[in-house]
Amino acid sequence: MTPAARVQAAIELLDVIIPAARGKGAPADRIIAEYFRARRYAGSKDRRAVRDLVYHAIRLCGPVPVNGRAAMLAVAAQDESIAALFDGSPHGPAPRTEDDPVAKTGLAPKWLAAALRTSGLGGPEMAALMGRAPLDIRVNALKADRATIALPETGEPLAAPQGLRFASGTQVEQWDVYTQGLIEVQDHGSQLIIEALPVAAGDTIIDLCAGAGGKTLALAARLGNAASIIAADTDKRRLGNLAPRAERAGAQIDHVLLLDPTREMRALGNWAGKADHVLVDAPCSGSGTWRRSPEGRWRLDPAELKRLNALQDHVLDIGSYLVRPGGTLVFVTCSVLDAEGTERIAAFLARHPGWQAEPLAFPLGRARGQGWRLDPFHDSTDGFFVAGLRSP
Ligand SMILES: C[S@@+](CC[C@H](N)C(=O)[O-])C[C@H]1O[C@@H](n2cnc3c(N)ncnc32)[C@H](O)[C@@H]1O
Repeated sequence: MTPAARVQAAIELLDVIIPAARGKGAPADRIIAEYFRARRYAGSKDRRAVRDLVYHAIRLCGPVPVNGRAAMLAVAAQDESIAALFDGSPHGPAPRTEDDPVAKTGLAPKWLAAALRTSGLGGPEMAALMGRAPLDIRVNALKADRATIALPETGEPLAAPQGLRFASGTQVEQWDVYTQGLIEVQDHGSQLIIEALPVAAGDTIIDLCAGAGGKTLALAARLGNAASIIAADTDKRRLGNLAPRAERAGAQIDHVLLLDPTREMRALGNWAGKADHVLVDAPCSGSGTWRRSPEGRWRLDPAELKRLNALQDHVLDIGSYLVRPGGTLVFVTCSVLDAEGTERIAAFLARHPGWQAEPLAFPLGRARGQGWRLDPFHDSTDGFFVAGLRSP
């Protein structure tokens, strides 16, 4: 592909990514993968170059651009070498005209930037949300140990006991140790959250929003398969990935429960008031993971945030029905917005008299309201809010 054809490909991709984000459709990563699956002629250098252009444009444009061309023209406005490629050459973008719209640059749509500010994020913290995330792995303590595992590259040891950091884009999925279940890809923040849970061998622990089991597997590894772990979720596709992953990792998950949304207790009834701990890794905006999916900020609007808040309150309430007297409920979101953090905990405590906030111990991060926050700027992790709650 010529450099101009790469710019045109980025425009075409952005033309799919922008409406998908607006309509809460497929993530950019999946759209890019599908685009190249249908264009086998594109070599790996072309793919990387187009992908970089697309992500550069997404990171640059805070408000949702009208189309891909407007987004790439915003890139061109800052980079003469890209501007020169709008030359009308075969397979390249048409030359720029006077009335061509150019997308606005910035961190996020105005309302969202304001919400980030009132959540205590200053300029550098906000900018770090748009940085490039490194590649963190967790050595699976059920099969290996960080001190002795042989890896194709040397990683930087992290504060989490089995965490190692590699450069962004390291293809660990191609390593034998990955296919053999000796390592998992997991952000350092997620690893620290599992380390901070007040759990012990012999406990009954429900991972209420287990998804594909990222935290469930870390929990089983931390406790050496010596706890009774129940993984539940409403998403059949995500939950379907959990069993094969657990098998590969040698993790023992006692029950995997597909929940009916709004009728969750039908499947969970046996555990009402019995769990020692419930982890609620709630659905959220993902504002703490924009380093990986920067188009996430185009997906969000005030109505969507309200919908997520209601769902977060709902899953917290379900979690509270499951915890035994004196047990703990831990609320997690991968968000730095107070609306998905400290405000949810304040609302929970108001709805559930007798429950108390329970401090959790972290080597990184800082207190935020009745909980704890990790963020890319201070902690080099994804952004997370975590809070412990103790049942009366
Ligand atoms: C942040 S993701 C979980 C990520 C997962 N714990 C991990 O570490 O990979 C939130 C999950 O909540 C699930 N969810 C949404 N509504 C739910 C509900 N009512 N009950 C249980 N899970 C729900 C979603 O399907 C999604 O998988």
